Amino acid sequence: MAPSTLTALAEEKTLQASFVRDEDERPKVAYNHFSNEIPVISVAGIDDGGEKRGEICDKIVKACEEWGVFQIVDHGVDAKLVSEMTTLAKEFFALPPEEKLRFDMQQVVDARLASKRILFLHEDKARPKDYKFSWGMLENHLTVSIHGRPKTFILEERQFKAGREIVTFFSYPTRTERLFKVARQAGGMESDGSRNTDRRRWNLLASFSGPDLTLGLKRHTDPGTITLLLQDTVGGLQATRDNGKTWITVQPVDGAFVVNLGDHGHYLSNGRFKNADHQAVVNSNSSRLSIATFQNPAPDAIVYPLKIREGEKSVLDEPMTFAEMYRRKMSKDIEIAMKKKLAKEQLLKDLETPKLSLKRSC
Ligand SMILES: O=C(O)CCC(=O)C(=O)O
Ligand SMILES: [Fe+2]
Repeated sequence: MAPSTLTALAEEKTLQASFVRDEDERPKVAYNHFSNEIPVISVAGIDDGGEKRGEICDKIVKACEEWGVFQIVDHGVDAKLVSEMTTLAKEFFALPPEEKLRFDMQQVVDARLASKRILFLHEDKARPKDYKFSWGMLENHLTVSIHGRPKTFILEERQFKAGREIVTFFSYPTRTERLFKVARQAGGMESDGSRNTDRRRWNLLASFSGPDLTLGLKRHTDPGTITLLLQDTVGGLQATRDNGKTWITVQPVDGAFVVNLGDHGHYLSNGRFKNADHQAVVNSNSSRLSIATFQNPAPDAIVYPLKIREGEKSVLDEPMTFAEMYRRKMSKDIEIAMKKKLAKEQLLKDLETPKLSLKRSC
């Protein structure tokens, strides 16, 4: 029988089949086999101008070109605020299950209209599902998914207020925007003036501990311009730059934010900046908390390279809106998943079909 509480879900000893990944998708490197390949950049003095700024810019551009991932320290974000936010996130995840699981998906449709104080567990439609509990916020809507089960609930006043505060703090646009601006300017790219800060999505993610047959968050690139990510000390964020052949685990650094370039950032730079190809893995010892904020352009912002260097071709055939870019990304993902599923089914069929032995008649 399906467990009825979050605690029970988290304590399940055997992994349900719907979370088991194909062998080629399973982690190749351990969650705690850390690499120091991802640069940790101190941004102290980035606004001072002069030589110091130049040095920081060069490091950021190099990191964007090589990995599309880097970490920043000395960013000036109050450590107390960050720690309060983490505490609040943990408090939230520790809420009694009954409180969380009060509403079903249908009810939230109406409730959303009546109140903004809503969390909903959205169903992970993809198979296999990610082994995680996530709490996200898009504008005023918060989304949660626990092991891919669709559930909804409404926040208490206090939780909502606190949640709102940290969301406002964390997704404060200038933090991410400024970083991308630095990379853009240092890379000699003029701004296209497109509204770049319209939508901010905020994602709070707790991966349960689990075997490495599953993933906390499957391999992907973020669609937006830039993502700021706070991870705890457990480890589990992994990146690849050779299309999944080899992976590295990003070393958790106290007080650092991980910065990921997204697809929009990749296109704006005409592919010069990599869109970070990443995933989050789980482990059998402890669960892990990460908090991400995504800087996305407005849906109607036009996506096209800001600068095409001599001898280069545009990575995009035509300008398109961010909404269209996102739609194409999603359909491509679905197409890949479908192809994979069909190939798997075909393989199973082939294995089941008895081999005809060719008898030679002489
Ligand atoms: O949990 C992590 O470290 C990664 C989160 C992430 O990639 C995302 O939310 O898009
Ligand atoms: Fe991501």
